Amino acid sequence: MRLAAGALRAWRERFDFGGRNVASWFPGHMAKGLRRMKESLRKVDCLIEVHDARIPFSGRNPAFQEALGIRPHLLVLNKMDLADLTHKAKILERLEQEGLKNILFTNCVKDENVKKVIPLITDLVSRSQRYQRAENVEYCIMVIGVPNVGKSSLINSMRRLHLKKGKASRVGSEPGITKAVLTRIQVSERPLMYLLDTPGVLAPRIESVEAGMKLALCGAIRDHLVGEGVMADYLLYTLNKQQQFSYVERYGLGEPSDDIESVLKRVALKLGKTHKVKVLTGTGDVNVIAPDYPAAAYELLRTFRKGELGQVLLD
Ligand SMILES: Nc1nc2c(ncn2[C@@H]2O[C@H](COP(=O)(O)OP(=O)(O)OP(=O)(O)O)[C@@H](O)[C@H]2O)c(=O)[nH]1
Repeated sequence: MRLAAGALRAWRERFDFGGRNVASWFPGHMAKGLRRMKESLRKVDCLIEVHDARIPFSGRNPAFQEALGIRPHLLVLNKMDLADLTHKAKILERLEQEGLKNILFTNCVKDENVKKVIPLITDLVSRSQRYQRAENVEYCIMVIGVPNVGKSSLINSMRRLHLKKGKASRVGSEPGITKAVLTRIQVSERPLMYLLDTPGVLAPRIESVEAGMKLALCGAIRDHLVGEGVMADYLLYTLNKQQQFSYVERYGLGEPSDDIESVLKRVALKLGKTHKVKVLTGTGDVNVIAPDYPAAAYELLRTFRKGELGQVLLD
């Protein structure tokens, strides 16, 4: 199987891992957000770190461990509906080796497993405190994570389940929706619990090119910073590697392919994503119908993110 060498090279060219280009994906609001989060730690009983279940090992921000690691910590691996969890036991084993013991898989759109969050939190907090908490004392929990993993969705899901209330936190398919820092939102009456929503914060240095590509596929980095074509190429490489061939039938390809151009051409023609271009011939200009490659790449990414190309584990 072809390695996505083109995609990886293009990714490298777009991002400078030496640091010159960092500002484009570590914007000012992230640095400010992390600072504010550190300042508010005193008031916080526990941290919920939300991450994408499709990338349980990569892309987590090491700054969270360094800066915020002094509080009890629950790792919520969200979007479990999109992840291939066939080898869940192995995932948990490896995370435990990395020192992560409190882990919960959730789907915040369908409220799956979200009811387990409060008992886990209260247990963690009571185990971490030497003195007995008075019953009426409120809990203040900080929700952290890289962009677009579902931090706001978790808060909204808890409010639905425990308060029968609607959205308090804005949700969006684009990263960077939550920019207002540390909004305090009630999620439960008994026990009285507030969650602090925080802006998604990426690590200023992403550990590897592939980790960056995985974050981008999961929507943690804005598409235009990486380029839809490059991401589509990496997605195709991943789907083929995992023998996840549902794209073949969906787009009428006949057989799996590792040639992104021909796949995107097929997608574009199948979905009518074409445009007229003028071609200069010996007898003058001729209008021809050409595939709209960027539109086809966007379509492939959108379909993948909705889970319509099957469940995957990118790590
Ligand atoms: N399939 C699926 N989609 C989810 C789940 N949780 C959240 N989403 C979607 O993921 C996208 C991002 O959700 P948000 O809750 O806005 O994520 P966030 O982490 O608060 O994002 P930032 O504000 O950018 O940091 C939205 O389109 C949600 O509908 C889930 O469990 N499954």
